[in-house]
Amino acid sequence: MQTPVPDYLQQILDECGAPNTGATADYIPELADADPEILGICLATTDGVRYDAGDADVPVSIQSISKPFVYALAIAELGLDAVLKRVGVEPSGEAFNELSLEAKSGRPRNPMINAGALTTHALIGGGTASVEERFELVRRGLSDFAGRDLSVDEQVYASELDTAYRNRAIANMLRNYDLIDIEPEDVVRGYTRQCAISVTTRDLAAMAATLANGGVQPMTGQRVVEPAVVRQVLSVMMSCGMYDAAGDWMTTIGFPAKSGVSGGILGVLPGQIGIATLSPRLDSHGTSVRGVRLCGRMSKDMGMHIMEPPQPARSVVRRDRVLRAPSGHHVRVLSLQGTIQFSAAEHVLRIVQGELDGIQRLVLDLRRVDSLNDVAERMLAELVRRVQLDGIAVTVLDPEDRLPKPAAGQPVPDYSPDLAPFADHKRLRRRTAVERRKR
Ligand SMILES: NC(=O)CC[C@H](N)C(=O)O
Repeated sequence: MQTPVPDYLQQILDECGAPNTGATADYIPELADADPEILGICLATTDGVRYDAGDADVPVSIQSISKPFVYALAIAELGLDAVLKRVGVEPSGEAFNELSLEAKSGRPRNPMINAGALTTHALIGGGTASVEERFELVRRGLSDFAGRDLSVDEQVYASELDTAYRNRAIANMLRNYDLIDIEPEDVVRGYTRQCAISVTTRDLAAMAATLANGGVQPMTGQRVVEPAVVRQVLSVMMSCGMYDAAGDWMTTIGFPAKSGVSGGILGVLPGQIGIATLSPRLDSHGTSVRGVRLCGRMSKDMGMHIMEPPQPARSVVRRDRVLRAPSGHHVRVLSLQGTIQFSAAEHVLRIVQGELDGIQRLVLDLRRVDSLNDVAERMLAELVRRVQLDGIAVTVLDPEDRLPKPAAGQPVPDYSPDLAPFADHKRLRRRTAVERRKR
């Protein structure tokens, strides 16, 4: 058996390839001359597998797709608060290269437009790095996301720098308002070099997968940034990544994404996959025409809109039974399973609440639980606390120590690695409400 994923990718390339409308970026001579027929796609899983079709190995300059990653590096280096002082997080509703600042705060509106991206670039290296050192930090950071050493397309760099009048204007504006502390020309040079870093569609998918994977590069296993940084970056990509087409993108395609004028689109399905497409002809927003078509198609075929979350796969309650101990005590054993977040934890609290009459001990079995998020941890710990305050003993089966230990002065439950202490208990015929409902 061969997985059908590559066949599917080839099929959508065939079906979404025509018509090849739009135009290559004309304000950067080297991009204007790009081969307009290039068409590539790649999906990368969070466990390090990549599927591709078409021209997924053709290198292009990364352009604006570098922006979310340099934003991530800046937050990792300086902390979010320091970055927020210089760059906002509001969608601009404007073109990527607009000469504008937020009226109230005077900051660039977000890190995805050029004004914000030039500012973000200037933050790297803490204001003391040279142009070369700053660029090297950026290059190494992007390489970590990609899982391989990336280099610069010197021709694209020279070509864009030659004509970077608009970015020079933006950088001068930023310097005038003290949003950057270094020479505007140095920032333009570093940022333009950043945009000229050469990547393939496969690289972009790997970079996207690192974001999908909470900041750990799936192929190298390296933690590149913390989950909180990824959350910030994906949120800004979601609201601002598509510039003045962000609302249209969000409603129709529905996963955080970033486009670049060399024709790439990078998308992230948090927790699942990284997505990348490449086709150089652009629409009026500077976004790849066929890339939008491909992303729309994938979103529809594979249910990738993040506002359409999957139903929880199975009930959080794996088993719920009442046993009678040789002493005559009644023990309720509640075995949980799966991924527990707020709604599943709420369900557990609710079913316990109604069903503790005549019970002397609650056994909370967490051995088959895959993961508990923060809120679920706190809610289940609170359940354990309250049940004990009601005079019912609690045993927790939590060999991986996921449940927070009680605070000082609070009742402490018993801990057991397994159900052995309850082995001699006889199952009572009495069923709990949950089991009655399940039948
Ligand atoms: N949208 C883009 O990809 C723009 C990046 C390009 N280097 C610029 O600054 O104009």
